[in-house]
Amino acid sequence: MVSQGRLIVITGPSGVGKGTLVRQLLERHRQLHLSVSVTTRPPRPGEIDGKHYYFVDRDRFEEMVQNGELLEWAEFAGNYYGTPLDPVKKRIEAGESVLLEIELIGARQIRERFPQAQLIFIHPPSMLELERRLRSRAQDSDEAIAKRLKRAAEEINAAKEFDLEVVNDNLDQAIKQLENVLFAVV
Ligand SMILES: Nc1nc2c(ncn2[C@@H]2O[C@H](COP(=O)(O)OP(=O)(O)O)[C@@H](O)[C@H]2O)c(=O)[nH]1
Ligand SMILES: Nc1ncnc2c1ncn2[C@@H]1O[C@H](COP(=O)(O)OP(=O)(O)O)[C@@H](O)[C@H]1O
Repeated sequence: MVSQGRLIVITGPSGVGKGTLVRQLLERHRQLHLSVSVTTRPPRPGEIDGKHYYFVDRDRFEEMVQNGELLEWAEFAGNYYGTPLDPVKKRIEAGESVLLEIELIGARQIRERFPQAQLIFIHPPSMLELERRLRSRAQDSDEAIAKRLKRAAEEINAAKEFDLEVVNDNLDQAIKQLENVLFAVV
């Protein structure tokens, strides 16, 4: 029998650098697989359906929830986001490791459904730097940025629920910290 793969959850405020960290981890560690989420958020310029997200309308999303097609889901800043169950299940059963880059409510659902998952919270060096990163990305409206900053404070308050907390100040150091935990010799 193949032993079960690992489920690794990366959570943290929008703009903290989760996507940046995850991209680097995936490039450096081919054995990690990123789960592609479903969302009702409209695509940003350059985002590709099936690669960055599966973009669906609210009816289709609600149908997926009803049918039990999602491992977890949540509403964030006015849109739905969720993790398709099937691909994650198949990889874990095949002994492969899967990364989820999701927000707090979803992370809590994973903890309930899959207690052996490793939950990691990424902190910004400060709220001011978080706002600077959100604005410098220049992808969201002022209204979307304001919603993300409000939610950021709530997420940071829950960081103690996670197995590991990492501050993404210097990018290379943050990656090293993540690698130390994910690939520690056991
Ligand atoms: N619960 C849950 N959250 C998700 C999922 N996919 C993405 N998210 C989170 O939704 C939030 C908003 O994502 P997005 O609109 O891409 O904005 P960004 O994080 O600012 O780039 C982020 O905190 C993501 O981690 C998912 O499948 N489930
Ligand atoms: N350690 C870091 N130092 C400075 N800027 C960073 C760092 N990590 C990420 N960024 C920048 O911050 C912005 C938000 O990063 P992103 O990965 O999109 O965040 P998230 O996926 O958490 O929303 C991007 O412009 C990215 O280049």
